[in-house]
Amino acid sequence: MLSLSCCLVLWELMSGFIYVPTQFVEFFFIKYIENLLIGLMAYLQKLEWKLHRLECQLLAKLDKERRKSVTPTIRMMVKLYLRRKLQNENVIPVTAMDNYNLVEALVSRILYMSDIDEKQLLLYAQMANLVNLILQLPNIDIKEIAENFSKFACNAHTICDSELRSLGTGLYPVISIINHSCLPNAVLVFEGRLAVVRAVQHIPKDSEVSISYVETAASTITRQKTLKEQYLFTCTCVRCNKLGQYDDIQESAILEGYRCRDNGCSGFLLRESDEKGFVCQQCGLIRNKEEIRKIASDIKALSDKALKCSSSGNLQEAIVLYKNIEKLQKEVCHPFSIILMRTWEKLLEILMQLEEWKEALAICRLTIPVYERVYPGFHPLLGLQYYSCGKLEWLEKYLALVIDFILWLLGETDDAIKSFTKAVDILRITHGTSTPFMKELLMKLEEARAEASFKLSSREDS
Ligand SMILES: C[S@@+](CC[C@H](N)C(=O)[O-])C[C@H]1O[C@@H](n2cnc3c(N)ncnc32)[C@H](O)[C@@H]1O
Repeated sequence: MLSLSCCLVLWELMSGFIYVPTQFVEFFFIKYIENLLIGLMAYLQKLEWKLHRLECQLLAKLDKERRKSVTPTIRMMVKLYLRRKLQNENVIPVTAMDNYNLVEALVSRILYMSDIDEKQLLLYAQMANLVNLILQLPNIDIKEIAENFSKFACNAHTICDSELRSLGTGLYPVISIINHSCLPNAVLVFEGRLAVVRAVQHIPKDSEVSISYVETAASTITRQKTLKEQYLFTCTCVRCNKLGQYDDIQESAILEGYRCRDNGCSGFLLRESDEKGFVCQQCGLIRNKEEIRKIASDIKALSDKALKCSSSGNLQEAIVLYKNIEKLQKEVCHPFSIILMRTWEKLLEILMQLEEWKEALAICRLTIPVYERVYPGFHPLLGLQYYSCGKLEWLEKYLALVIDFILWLLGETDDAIKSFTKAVDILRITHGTSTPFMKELLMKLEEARAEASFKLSSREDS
């Protein structure tokens, strides 16, 4: 039986890597195991190097124009076939985790031919031809390569750092056996290239382990649309089973719909049957459809401009535009809307880049109640947002220290301690406690606590 309290690692995998739970190893064996691991890592690095060298030699043979078409997905496929070749030649060992048979067993999109469009099939065929041209292996099956591309589409995972920023894509065939749920009982995180699945709630014996393939902060219709397009299935999880029921309609309207005209009312709106407007389900006020359409189109125009500004590095202008978007969205979106939440995220990102810490903290604090609502329980994104808030509060303390000594005495430290503690409570479950990222967070919490007790004792002394 799996229990939450021990922060379970269900699988730790990386092709060719071995996970050793050192806590179970007697002390006098640790050094021996360490040496063994260092030797094994060096050996695996040597094998990886052979693979990498072969890949580079083949890519170097391509003409300049063709090399431009070599996307990360194509390189992933080239690596897969080179790995199989080296394994067939006994240069790289075949293991239970690193084995082409696992790829053969993966679900393929081509199996659902009727659901996949012609253009997509043509693209897979073109990509397969390029892989064939790079590899120049005898007896290669181009149809098989095309099918493997379709397998990548529904089985590859985005590799992220500890703060869930995307680093690249990887194929982890054993992790790929895990099905999706919009209310998952586990999370997938990465420690470097190591994929780790951790339980986020008690998982009874014999029940299925699930992760989420998509952003869970979305209405049922949006989640189902993404899953259908990318993974070609209709989700029937407990959350999706509520589709069309009153609480699902309410939830979707709050997340992606409009707010009541009366600022004091927290009701959500539904479209009237005669299409004249939207009716507040709490107070009955009607909101004109044209008024909403006008604001939505203004937001769209501003968003296009803001995106251009931020991608061209004009951050000051982008801030002004995002603040205007926020103002308009507050007029039409529900306070718990994820659309407004995305604007705050964007503002936070840019303010951090501009080192506008005070404003960044104010925005980060605004996001917390929405995050708590849309990422309930042990969700890594909620933990990370508490962590960001804590870091900004911690920084705020130093700024206050410079500006005003009295403020330091009053202390921002307590807020930072609260935020760090909340972050630890969640992230120790989703990220474990042994990574450098978590060690840094735990150290920050310790430092903040030590400072708070020092301040308390100095106050008592004076
Ligand atoms: C990464 S694979 C998951 C493992 C797969 N079920 C298998 O047997 O190998 C992803 C594919 O599994 C299927 N799948 C995953 N979660 C599902 C779910 N909740 N309901 C139905 N099919 C699901 C879909 O076909 C999806 O494209």
